[in-house]
Amino acid sequence: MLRIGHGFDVHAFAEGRRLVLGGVDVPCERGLAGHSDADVLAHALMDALLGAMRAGDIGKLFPDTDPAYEGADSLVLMSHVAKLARERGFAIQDVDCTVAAQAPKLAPYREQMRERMAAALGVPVEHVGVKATTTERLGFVGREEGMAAWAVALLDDGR
Ligand SMILES: Nc1ccn([C@@H]2O[C@H](COP(=O)(O)O)[C@@H](O)[C@H]2O)c(=O)n1
Ligand SMILES: C[C@@]1(CO)OP(=O)(O)OP(=O)(O)OC[C@H]1O
Repeated sequence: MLRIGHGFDVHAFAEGRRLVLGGVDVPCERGLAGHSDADVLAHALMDALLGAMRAGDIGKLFPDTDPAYEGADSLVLMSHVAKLARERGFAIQDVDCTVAAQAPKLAPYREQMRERMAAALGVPVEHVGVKATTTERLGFVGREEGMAAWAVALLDDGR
């Protein structure tokens, strides 16, 4: 039976931080604030996977109060989520994500993000979609205060 999951995440910009999106270091004068590497795209996708598995969310699995996750590489966390899915009998069929960012331009890094996340999930790159949009200068994304990401995941529970 097919299962669907949806994920959403937001992180604020912060000075002196790396900008990591979909496991890719994107050149930018500032990055996103967070306990982990603040990879907003990877976080939304993990929540979509966990949603389809009915397994809670990343905050439950990887609490932001746990020093173990300070500066954590979100793609390492994503491989844990993919392993958990396989252990529970789920096959990841297809995922798709959207990042809302007024800047920087993300299109040049999109293919690398797809490849990195596909590798972390253990699925062919054809099954991972990544898109970017501005919000036409509207809202917190448009004012360049932060970024948001959404993701959907389709899993087969093997039944
Ligand atoms: N941070 C971003 C945002 C958008 N893009 C690309 O530009 C296209 C146009 O964006 P609109 O918000 O004006 O629709 C969009 O389709 C993306 O391909 C980007 O690379 N980086
Ligand atoms: C993965 C975690 C680990 O601290 O990352 P954070 O950088 O805290 O990001 P957030 O999306 O606020 O919450 C998820 C956390 O579980």
